Amino acid sequence: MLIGVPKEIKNHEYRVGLTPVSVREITTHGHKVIIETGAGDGIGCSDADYIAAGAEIIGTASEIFATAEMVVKVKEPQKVEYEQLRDGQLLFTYLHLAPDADQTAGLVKSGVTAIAYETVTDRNGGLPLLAPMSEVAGRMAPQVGAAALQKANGGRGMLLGGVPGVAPAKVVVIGGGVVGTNAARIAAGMGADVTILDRNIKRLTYLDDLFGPRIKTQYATIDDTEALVYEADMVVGAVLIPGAAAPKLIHRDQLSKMKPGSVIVDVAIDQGGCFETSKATTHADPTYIVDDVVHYCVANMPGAVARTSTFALNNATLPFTLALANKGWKKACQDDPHLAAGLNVHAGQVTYQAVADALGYKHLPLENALS
Ligand SMILES: NC(=O)C1=CN([C@@H]2O[C@H](COP(=O)(O)OP(=O)(O)OC[C@H]3O[C@@H](n4cnc5c(N)ncnc54)[C@H](O)[C@@H]3O)[C@@H](O)[C@H]2O)C=CC1
Ligand SMILES: CC(=O)C(=O)O
Ligand SMILES: [Mg+2]
Repeated sequence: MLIGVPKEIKNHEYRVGLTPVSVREITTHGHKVIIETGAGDGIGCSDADYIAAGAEIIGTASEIFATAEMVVKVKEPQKVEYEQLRDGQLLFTYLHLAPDADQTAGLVKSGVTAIAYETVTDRNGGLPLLAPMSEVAGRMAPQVGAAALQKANGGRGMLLGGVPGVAPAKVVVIGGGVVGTNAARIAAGMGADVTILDRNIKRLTYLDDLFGPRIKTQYATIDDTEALVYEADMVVGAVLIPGAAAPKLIHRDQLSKMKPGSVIVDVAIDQGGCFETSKATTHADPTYIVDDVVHYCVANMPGAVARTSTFALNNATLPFTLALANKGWKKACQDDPHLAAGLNVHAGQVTYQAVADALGYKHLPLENALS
């Protein structure tokens, strides 16, 4: 199969779909890989590294979109990219379609077969291709939130861990999945007073066992979510209903009840965010203030630590990329229902129920797409 990797073009996005290590594995299986020149610059991998791994370097993204049978990326295709996708081509990347009507319409119009990293599943009910980036974004959340808490950045002027004689900041994490667990771990490590809210009691039990008395857990009723958010110095939004738009848990009229200078890090922004006032921002301009509350809503947080992120992502995607290349998407998905769960769009139809529901498309059942 001819596999193409364009350079990412989203704001400050330096990750790349395939590392040279992955290229070597894929070419060893007899496939051809074409990489846009400079695609690996942001992770410290040169064109020469890719050539040594067996890839061919191509001058422009348009040549890659025109010829590749499978396009492997990191971020959802931007307009100029999805306009170049075509019928019969396979796209393997993050998509986050439910909150993104334009991209969904673009993919549907293109005829492409699109498999989204974030809805591929595993046998334990996890999301193995989202998890590595959730680990990164979760660990980054207290870091970026700590910076936003500084006075010059609009924050309350608080140190997360406090100092002897002065209490630490209160960090509330809504959603105790992969992002939430990693955010709690780093926030607690920085000395903050951390509470995690979730609606899954088994998850709260696991977190209680994992962290012991270093953090508090709370069942996420409307009442308790509200009360903890009003008391917080920093809130991390980390909920997910797979494939669906994030539920709005804190509304516009509640914001003024939060402490002035408190900080929201809405990691769930790639699925639309769990605060009504969240709107996606970029690494170039990551924060804005509403009602004296600083909002950090960067939808591609792991792009900031592109090297760590790309290697972590490739560790998880490589077996699936190989299966798709070796078998073709249909056979690979017929053989592996967890990979099939990643299919979001095929030949002009939406194949993922939560995306169809969110955006008003007729849903093409998976078994029809795979027959
Ligand atoms: N902004 C960025 O750069 C990145 C964003 N993300 C996003 O972060 C979000 C979280 O991802 P993961 O932690 O991997 O998901 P996950 O599935 O591991 O965890 C989500 C948790 O939210 C809980 N939850 C669902 N509804 C809830 C509610 N109403 N109240 C409280 N808890 C609730 C679930 O029980 C689950 O434990 C996703 O939207 C993901 O796409 C992930 C990586 C990077
Ligand atoms: C998951 C995601 O949105 C990211 O890694 O950018
Ligand atoms: Mg700003």
